[in-house]
Amino acid sequence: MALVELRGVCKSFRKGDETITPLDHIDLDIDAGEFVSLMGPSGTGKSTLLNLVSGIDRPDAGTITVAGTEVTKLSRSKLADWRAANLGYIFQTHNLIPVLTAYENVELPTLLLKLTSTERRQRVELALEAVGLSDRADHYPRQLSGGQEQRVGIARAIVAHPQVVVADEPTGSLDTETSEQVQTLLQRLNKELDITMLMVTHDSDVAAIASRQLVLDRGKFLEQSGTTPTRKAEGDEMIKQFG
Ligand SMILES: Nc1ncnc2c1ncn2[C@@H]1O[C@H](COP(=O)(O)OP(=O)(O)OP(=O)(O)O)[C@@H](O)[C@H]1O
Repeated sequence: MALVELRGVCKSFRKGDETITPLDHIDLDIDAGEFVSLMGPSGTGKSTLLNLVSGIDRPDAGTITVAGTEVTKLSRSKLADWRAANLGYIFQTHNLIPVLTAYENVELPTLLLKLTSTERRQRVELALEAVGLSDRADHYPRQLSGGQEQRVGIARAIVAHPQVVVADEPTGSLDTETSEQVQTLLQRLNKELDITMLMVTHDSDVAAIASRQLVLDRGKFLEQSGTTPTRKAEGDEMIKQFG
């Protein structure tokens, strides 16, 4: 069984008198360890798909199974616990809480996990280390660069050691150089920490870092062929002993 499995997934939205159906009987399999990128025209349902896989939203029909759990069957409260333990979400604009430090932002999702305070501190320190920001733990978001803020957002997404991370335009608001650093980091999380990735992007160069490239167009997935360039790693000391 695939790590992420979608079967017959449908999702519609009502806009006034109109019904929009971005996802109409979608099937998708993502195996453990894959890095899948998802491109496609605006409004085809890419973000909707990420929200369904992460259990933020529910499909109108169909089933979604992630790491053996049928998330479409979970109650709202169980879903919140499941998400905190199993799934990381990276946003385009990191969504950090401005009055919390980098450490406290990364710590937030762990508050939903049953951990001792020592385990919690170790998780947060390890996640910050994995993104190369141990020395910025006490900084507030306004004291960080855009790329550093995004790396804190990535640390927050991996702090629970999820098997799956979904990313919605993770490089969309970054300059070229910072974008490349974040791409390197995502590739390393996938290869070195074995995190399965599903990433939405509008940038074909960013999509090319994935091991499988999909395009969602008019409710259908098309496979794109392409090579997977490995971006040169900047700090080899970054991802160590995580997991
Ligand atoms: N909560 C909602 N209520 C109403 N309509 C919605 C909602 N969420 C998404 N939609 C609509 O569903 C369609 C798919 O939206 P979605 O954001 O998933 O597309 P997308 O492929 O991610 O687009 P983009 O590339 O522009 O980010 C759009 O027409 C959007 O307006």
